Amino acid sequence: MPAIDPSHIPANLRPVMEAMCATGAQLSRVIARGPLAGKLGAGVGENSDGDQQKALDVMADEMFEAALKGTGVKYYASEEQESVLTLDGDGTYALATDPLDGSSNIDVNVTIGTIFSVFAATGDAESSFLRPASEQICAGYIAYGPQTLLAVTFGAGTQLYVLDPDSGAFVLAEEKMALPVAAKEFSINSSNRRHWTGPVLAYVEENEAGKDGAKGKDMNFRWVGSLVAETHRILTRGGTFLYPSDGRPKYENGRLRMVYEVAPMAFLVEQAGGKATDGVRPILSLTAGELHERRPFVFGSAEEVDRIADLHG
Ligand SMILES: O=P(O)(O)OC[C@H]1O[C@](O)(COP(=O)(O)O)[C@@H](O)[C@@H]1O
Ligand SMILES: [Mg+2]
Ligand SMILES: [Mg+2]
Repeated sequence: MPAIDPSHIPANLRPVMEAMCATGAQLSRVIARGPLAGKLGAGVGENSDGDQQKALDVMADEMFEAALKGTGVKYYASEEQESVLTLDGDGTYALATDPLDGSSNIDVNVTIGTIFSVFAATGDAESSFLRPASEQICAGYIAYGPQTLLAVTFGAGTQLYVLDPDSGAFVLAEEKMALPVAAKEFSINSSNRRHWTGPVLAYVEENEAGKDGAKGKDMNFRWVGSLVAETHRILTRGGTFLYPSDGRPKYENGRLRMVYEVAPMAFLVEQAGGKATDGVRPILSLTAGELHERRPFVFGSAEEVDRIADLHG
């Protein structure tokens, strides 16, 4: 039994998607067992970026790396590894992943996820990933929440699959997700307010003023702390997300990584009719200069993302 309904997946990417989904399903069973599966949220070290690694970060990375061998993935880049690994010497793809997104939520039973991005393997290992984000041929996330689901794009819309716990397979639920143009919600880590730049503060103040201000409508606020959960909510019912640069040391480019988080989410959002920028420039027009670099990230409903760009003007 295949781990995903292959009918809407390009034939050459089916082995990769099959490996991602079989591993995602396996991981969802580990996550569902929580403390019965061990100390999944325990600190076990640091990654090359200086982020604390949790046991589940490392486990997820090892599982995806092992599963992708033999699927045509030549280069494997992971948030949890310092440099690119070569999996299949004769493979044709370069796959980047944040194997476990939202690590701070592992121990609190809140949605966490896996993010991935695929380029054609060209040139050497690193340069396969240091390319314009518009050259991605596939991007997706798996969300481990009340449902385990997969949102994926191959450049012709964003598809949604749900893991059927009875069959163990991801089943197509929506052929084309449509991100609403207008928003009623926004998301930003407000504890960083005192470090924000003027345009970010102006946007948040406009939302807080709601009906009584220039915006003329009330906006609700949400912050989960898992990019995957935030993206899924916004893809489903609209909204905006901001992780901007701020004045804290090491946050001059925000927190999120271009290759593992920002580029794939931007591709998924744009394919669903939303917009994704660094505040001003479309993410898909940008190229990562380094594997682990961070980028300010703004995405969501087109009207709001345009408004944020205007405030920067
Ligand atoms: O600590 P903050 O500011 O709430 O940041 C939350 C952000 O950090 C992340 O958890 C980073 O991802 P990782 O868990 O993969 O390091 C995002 O999922 C989330 O949007
Ligand atoms: Mg992450
Ligand atoms: Mg992670």
